Amino acid sequence: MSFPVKKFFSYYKPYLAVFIATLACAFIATAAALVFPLLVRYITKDVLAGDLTQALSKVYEIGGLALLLVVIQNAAYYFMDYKGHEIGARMESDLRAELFSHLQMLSFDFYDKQKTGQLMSRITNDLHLLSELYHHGPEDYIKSLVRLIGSFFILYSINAPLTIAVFCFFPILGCLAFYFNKRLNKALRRNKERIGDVNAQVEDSLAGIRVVQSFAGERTEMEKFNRENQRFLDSRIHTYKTEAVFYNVFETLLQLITLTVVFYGSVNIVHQQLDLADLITFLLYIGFMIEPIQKLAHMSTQLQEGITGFQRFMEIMNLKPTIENKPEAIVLPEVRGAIEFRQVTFRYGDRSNDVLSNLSFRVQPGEFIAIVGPSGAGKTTLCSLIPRFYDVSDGEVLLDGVNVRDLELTSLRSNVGLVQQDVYLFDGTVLDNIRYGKPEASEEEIIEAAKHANAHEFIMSLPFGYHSEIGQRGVRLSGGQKQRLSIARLFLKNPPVLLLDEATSALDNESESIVKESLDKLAEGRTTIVIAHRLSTIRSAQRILVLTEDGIVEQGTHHTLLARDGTYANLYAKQFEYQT
Ligand SMILES: Nc1ncnc2c1ncn2[C@@H]1O[C@H](COP(=O)(O)OP(=O)(O)OP(=O)(O)O)[C@@H](O)[C@H]1O
Repeated sequence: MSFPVKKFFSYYKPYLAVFIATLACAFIATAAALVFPLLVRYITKDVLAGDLTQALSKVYEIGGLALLLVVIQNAAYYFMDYKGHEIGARMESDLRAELFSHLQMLSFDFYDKQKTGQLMSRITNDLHLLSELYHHGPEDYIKSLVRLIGSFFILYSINAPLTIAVFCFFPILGCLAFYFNKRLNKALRRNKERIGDVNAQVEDSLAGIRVVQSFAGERTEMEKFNRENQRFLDSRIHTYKTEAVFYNVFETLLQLITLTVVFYGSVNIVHQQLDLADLITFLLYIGFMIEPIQKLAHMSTQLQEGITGFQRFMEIMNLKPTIENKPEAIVLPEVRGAIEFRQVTFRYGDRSNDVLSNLSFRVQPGEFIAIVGPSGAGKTTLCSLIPRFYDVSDGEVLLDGVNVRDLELTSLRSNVGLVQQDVYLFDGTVLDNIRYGKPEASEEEIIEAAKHANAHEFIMSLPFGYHSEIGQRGVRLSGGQKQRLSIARLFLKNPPVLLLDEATSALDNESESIVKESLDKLAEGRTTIVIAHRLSTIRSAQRILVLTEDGIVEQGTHHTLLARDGTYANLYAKQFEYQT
């Protein structure tokens, strides 16, 4: 991937004025610092070596000047430290918001492949490293350049041959930095992928901790974790080895520079081409240059880490949501709830076989239909095509006669309500969770919805009623209670189309009957498609579609299908046998 330079720099735009001010401060502070060795040289060579009666006033003058430089230097450093970090933090926050907002837009097929831990790693580690580069990078380069160029000219004016001898080392240092940069870049990228894998593993194991413990699977989880942890460790050790070689080769060369100055300078003093004050000045400036050169190594790491972070950030940002609004998407003013599948064929992205093939059926507004069929026949998939969680591979899905692909996504999805077996509740209060169905709902509306969903009573028995915290994913509630909250959410949302995907399958008989009662209430007057394994729960459906891998093989009411003695009658008989 070529590096998107323009995009990279565009993040400075909102803070350009302050950013330029911090760079100016970096320049001023470094330039002020450059003057100090010159002052030392002036004092030792000109002031103290000359007429000492005049010396004192000059020492005071230089002392005053030095003090002024100290004040200027530190005021500039203060501004740089404070504002530079502030800009970095703000840019990081902007990038994080942009990434999070983009992640919200990406379609289901992206999340089918992506690990949450990897994404967390991008949102936290990568962006932090990137912000370090954003605010420290340019500032460090300016400081280093001013030091190196300034020192070169000052030293050149003192002793040209010695200066050239010292600077001859620099191209070697440059080549070395270039070579190791490449290797470090690769190593750091691998580190990031590995820590992402560790995070993904931790996330997976902890999210499923109840399953882990119920299967006594702690050892298996430990083994999986150790494997990822070891891979991360190996990768880091490899990086440290590369870094250690790099820094130490660098260090050796730096020491060689100092030695060159000491020996070559001493020879020059013997030949009276240099005096002691000049040699001291040289050594002071060498000390001054060593920092930027040493930093060059760190800066290249910082540059590589930041660039890798940015590339990983852009990898996600460049992903286009596969499900998007068309330029002139239609907003349906009032949805009646007619659904039609017209010769729909669907296959998941990376699968070779069609899950649904050439499927056609219609559902009238307000009709209550059920879809039954063997596991894996594609019932859930079929439902997910209505709110356009996935796009059909061929054919059309229509809502009120309009292809769902032509509808504005928010308007489509706000008209379709989905209740699944696996209810997802957010960390927060009961009130917050129900309000998710209609953010602007008043407390009265929420209570009304909870009453419709048969949830009011149990909510009132919680320690803080509607203000009780339900824990992450609603762990402090029973399955039936969670389901009733999700139904209350839909009473508020009030969609004309309802999809109930195994909504009561995980519940015991008693909770099932309470939840079913509230679902029946919810379904009143809405187009409802129910997927159910327990066929006893859908006997009252106006129409039952039997979906197998050959498509819809039968349809009719419970009684007509039983009378046909076909697939449905078979499925029913099997369940009846199983239950008795
Ligand atoms: N996100 C996905 N990516 C790839 N394949 C998938 C995905 N979801 C489901 N499938 C595959 O599509 C097929 C149909 O799955 P689907 O969940 O729609 O069946 P179902 O009839 O609802 O099954 P069940 O009754 O067991 O819930 C299965 O073979 C499944 O492996």
